[in-house]
Amino acid sequence: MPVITHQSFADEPLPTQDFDVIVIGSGIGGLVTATQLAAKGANVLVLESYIIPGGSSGYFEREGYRFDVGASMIFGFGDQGTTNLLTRALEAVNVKLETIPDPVQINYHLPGELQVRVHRDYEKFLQELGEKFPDEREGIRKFYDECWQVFNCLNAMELLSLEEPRYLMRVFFQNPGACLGLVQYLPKNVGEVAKRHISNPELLKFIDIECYCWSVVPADLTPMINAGMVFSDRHYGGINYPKGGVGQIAEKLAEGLQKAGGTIQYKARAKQILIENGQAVGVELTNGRVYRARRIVSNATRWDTFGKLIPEKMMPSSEKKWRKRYQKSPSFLSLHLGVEASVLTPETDCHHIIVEDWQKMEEPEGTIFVSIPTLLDPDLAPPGYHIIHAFTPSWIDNWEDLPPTEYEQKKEEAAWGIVDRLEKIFPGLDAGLDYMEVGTARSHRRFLNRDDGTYGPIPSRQLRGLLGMPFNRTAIPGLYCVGDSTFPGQGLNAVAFSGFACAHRIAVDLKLG
Ligand SMILES: NC(=O)c1ccc[n+]([C@@H]2O[C@H](COP(=O)([O-])OP(=O)(O)OC[C@H]3O[C@@H](n4cnc5c(N)ncnc54)[C@H](O)[C@@H]3O)[C@@H](O)[C@H]2O)c1
Ligand SMILES: CC(C)=CCC/C(C)=C/C=C/C(C)=C/C=C/C(C)=C/C=C/C=C(C)/C=C/C=C(C)/C=C/C=C(\C)CCC=C(C)C
Repeated sequence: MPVITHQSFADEPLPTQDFDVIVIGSGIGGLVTATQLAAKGANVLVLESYIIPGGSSGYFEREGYRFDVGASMIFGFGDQGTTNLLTRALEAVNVKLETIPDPVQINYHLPGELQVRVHRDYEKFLQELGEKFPDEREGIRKFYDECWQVFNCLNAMELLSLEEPRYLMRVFFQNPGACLGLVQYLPKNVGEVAKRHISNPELLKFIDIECYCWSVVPADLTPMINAGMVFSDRHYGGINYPKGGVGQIAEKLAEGLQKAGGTIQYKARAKQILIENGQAVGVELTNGRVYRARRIVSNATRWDTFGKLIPEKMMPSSEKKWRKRYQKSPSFLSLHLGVEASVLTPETDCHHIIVEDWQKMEEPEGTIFVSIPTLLDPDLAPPGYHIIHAFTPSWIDNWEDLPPTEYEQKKEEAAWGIVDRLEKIFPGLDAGLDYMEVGTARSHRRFLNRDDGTYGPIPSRQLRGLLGMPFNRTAIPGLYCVGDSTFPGQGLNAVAFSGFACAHRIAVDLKLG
């Protein structure tokens, strides 16, 4: 009998092939589902195709640098209220992470020399924005205060599965005002609320980029509930960076999962979800091994779940309808740079957004996102160096079907184009470059297993807020989805919510304590 640890690789057999729950994928959505269920006593197996946990929230190391794969601006790490879902997810399995507060969420560099810093301090932010748009001071306050109304409703209640009627009744009786407040905002988008308070077109463009930089769509398409979370939590719990890098969140959750008796297998790529008599009953890996469970959860995107893990011909009609309402957002072109510390002044902010032309904001490479995590945690780079992660939206079509040399050349050209544009904000960047690794939509597809390398679903037309986003149950009995293809969408705190909700629904279905 081999020695069994709760962390293994796909070629090592497990003592049992039967579990309560199998979770495909160890993104934050998958890990929160798994840890919540393990903490309730379920026998959980997580199957991850990569060698470490985290997915988009993973990391990689090169020449003394530890780079975050994606996520770096982290919400949900506050220490009060109910919306601090990352803090809560870690606590549930008795693990802890040190976090470092970020005093400024974003430093925006916008057309017409407009520069705005979103301070952690709400009043300071309103003051700064008001100075740029003095005639709109009142509208600015009214708009952001309305976002707080949404946040306060969420932050007043326990956040669990909206597919569980007894929970809904309970929260309604405990907090009818907050529930009715949320019901009112569920079908709304940010654009209509912003236009009620604000008329200056440039300021409305600012609200567009405030939305676009996390939802990848402008205000008219961004759900108001999500904006309530993002525009308020940054001042309430604040943006906090995990010491040791974003990858620590997944590492700690995986550790907590094992402590709670769960199992995680790496290099375990699910090939198909097994369906018997119309019900999901197990998972077959690419190495042929089969595991069975009472419930199956997919943390892969909906496009990877329905069409790959479940054959196209078995796709439920509800999924077909969903695909008409939502489309894949672009992927990113990512530059992971190591630079000499002298390139940055000590007072540089950690996160920057650069838009040079409003007309191009939504175009490929139109907006540049910059994250410099070593300003908060210097240990991520060798002494005397910083990490700059710069990324910009980019579609897979631009990178498909290129022979290797052409692909490499195109990557180089695109990367140097971004470095040139960054020079205006960080002069001396080119000369101070020590290391550069470039990832394209193809890299995101390959390493994150995300169809076309997509960042997540975006509405294909103006929808009624969050009403069209599916919850965790699917039309196939026994199969659930979790992660950014489910309510409420992209974002670590959002997928953590999806994980809490998914685990809650399954725990009720399995009658776990
Ligand atoms: N805050 C930020 O700065 C930022 C930046 C980028 C991404 N993000 C967020 O990260 C979130 C992603 O979280 P998530 O939980 O939805 O998913 P994820 O994509 O991070 O994780 C999915 C995991 O499933 C694994 N997987 C997929 N198919 C598999 C298969 N067939 N077999 C085995 N494993 C498989 C992948 O390897 C990956 O680890 C998104 O919401 C995104 O918004 C945030
Ligand atoms: C009973 C009755 C009558 C009723 C009922 C009602 C109710 C209860 C309702 C409820 C609802 C709920 C719960 C909801 C929830 C929600 C949530 C949780 C949400 C969340 C959200 C979050 C989010 C969206 C987040 C996001 C974030 C992101 C995405 C981020 C990103 C970032 C990036 C990309 C980066 C940037 C930048 C730079 C770097 C510069």
